[in-house]
Amino acid sequence: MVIKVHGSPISTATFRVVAAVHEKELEYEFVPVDMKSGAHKHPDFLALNPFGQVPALEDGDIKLFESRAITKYLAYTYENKGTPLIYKEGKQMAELAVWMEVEAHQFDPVASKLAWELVYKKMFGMEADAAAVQEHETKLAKVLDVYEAQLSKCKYLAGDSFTLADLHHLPVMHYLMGTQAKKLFDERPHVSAWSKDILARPAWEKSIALQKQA
Ligand SMILES: N[C@@H](CCC(=O)N[C@@H](CS)C(=O)NCC(=O)O)C(=O)O
Repeated sequence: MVIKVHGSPISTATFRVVAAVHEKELEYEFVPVDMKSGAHKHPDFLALNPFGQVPALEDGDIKLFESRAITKYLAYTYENKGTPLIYKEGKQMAELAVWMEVEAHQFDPVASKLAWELVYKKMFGMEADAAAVQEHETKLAKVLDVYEAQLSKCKYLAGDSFTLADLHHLPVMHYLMGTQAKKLFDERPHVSAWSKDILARPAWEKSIALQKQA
């Protein structure tokens, strides 16, 4: 049975999963969830994610929600397909775990607030709040200073291979690259090279193509 990814084309969490499916070169069906009509709060969808948020994944009998849990499931279950995305050796795995936590708890909260101000508000015909933009740009700059130091030691966040720690950044970073916040990435040479490298991955380009056509 083909994997089903339930989600929305404008959802960054959905596209974290889509990026992983493409990196693993898996066949899948994208099942659009119409968030405008509240389909994510409908009992049918709540059976997949009781919190009423996209994405959700079905793989045979397996039903999962939480984008980062889904990407880990895909990486472990389909370890022999596509890009490995994880390490097995203890020390490397620990480093990967650290940088996945950094993305989820340091980068994403700040970057997602900026994406809300600079991308989503425009999409919904709302004005960005200049003070909130400045506050979150300052916070993101501090996070990216740490990334700059890390990326001066290795090509990717958790070592010399592209892993889930890098992949998890793609959807929000993609949105921010179309905004004034791009400068925060461009100003830091190692962060700039890293962001260009991972955004140019063929699996991510395929994900974006899906986003445009959905
Ligand atoms: N931690 C969750 C976050 C999911 C999430 O916030 N999804 C958003 C779209 S990106 C959503 O469904 N929002 C609608 C809502 O919260 O009602 C994950 O990574 O899957």
